[in-house]
Amino acid sequence: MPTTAVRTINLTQGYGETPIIKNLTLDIPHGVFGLLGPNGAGKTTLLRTLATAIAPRSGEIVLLDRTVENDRDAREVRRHLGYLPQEFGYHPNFTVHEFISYCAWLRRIPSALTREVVTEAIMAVDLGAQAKTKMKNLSGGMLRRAGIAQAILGGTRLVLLDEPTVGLDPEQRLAFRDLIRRVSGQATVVLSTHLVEDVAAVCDNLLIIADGEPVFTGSPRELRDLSSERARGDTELERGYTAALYRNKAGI
Ligand SMILES: Nc1ncnc2c1ncn2[C@@H]1O[C@H](COP(=O)(O)OP(=O)(O)OP(=O)(O)O)[C@@H](O)[C@H]1O
Repeated sequence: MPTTAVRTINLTQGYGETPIIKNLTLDIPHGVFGLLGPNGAGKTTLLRTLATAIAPRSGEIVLLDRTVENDRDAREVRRHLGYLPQEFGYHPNFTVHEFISYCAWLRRIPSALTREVVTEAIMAVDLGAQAKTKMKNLSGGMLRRAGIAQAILGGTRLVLLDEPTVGLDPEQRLAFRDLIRRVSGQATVVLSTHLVEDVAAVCDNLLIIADGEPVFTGSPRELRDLSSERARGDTELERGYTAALYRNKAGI
C-alpha cells in the first residue's frame, strides 16, 4: 500500500481575493491525522478542499493516489471518501436508519447493497439501538456518531471529520476516540480539532496551521518535544502547541 493517502502540492485556496491556504505542500500518511490551529487558521477550508467540495484556486491535490484535476476525478475519488462537515444537514424527522439510507442513495450505492452497508455503518458507530430513533431526538454525541456513520458508509477509504468532538462530554469523547481507532482500521482519518488532547489520544501525525501556513508537522511526541518552560499551557503537549505557534510568529 502506498504510504501517502493525501498529498497537496503548492495548494492555494481562498474566497474572493483573500488567500486562506497559502502554497501548502503536505503529505498525509495512512493512519489518523490531526489538523490543529487557532480560530480562522484555515482548517475547515483545507478539509472542504480535500473533500472536493471546493476546487483549489491553484496547486494540486492527490487523494488516494488520484490527482484531482477535474470533475471526473472528483466524482471518482468521492466514491471512496467520506466527509463530516462541522454542521451537517439532515431531516429532523428521519430516523437514523432513514438518514443513513438516504445518504447511501445520495452516494449512489446500488440499491441491492443498501440494506447491508447501512446496517454495517450503523453498527460500526454503535447506534443499533437507535436505528429507529428520529434524528431530532438524538443526543449531541449520538448525532456526531450518525454523522460519522454516513462518512464511513460503504467502506470509504478516506474519512474527513471537521471538529467531530465539539459539544461532546468527556465520556462521549472517550467513546469517540475508540470509534476513530476502529474506523482507522478501514480508512485514513483526517480530523480537525481545537483540543490538543484529542490529537494526542488518537492521531499518529498532525499538522498545525496558522494563517493558512504550516507551522508544525510531525507526531504528537515530536510536538511534546517542542515544549519549553517559557511556552504557555497546562500539559507538555499544550506547551508544544503554543511553542510551535510562537516559533512561527517569531519567524524562527
Ligand atoms: N465562505 C467563506 N467566504 C469568505 N470567507 C470565508 C468563508 N469561509 C471561511 N472564510 C474565512 O476564511 C478564514 C479561514 O476560515 P476556516 O473556517 O477555514 O478556519 P478554521 O481554522 O476552520 O476556523 P475555526 O477553528 O474557527 O473553525 C477565516 O478568516 C474565515 O473568516
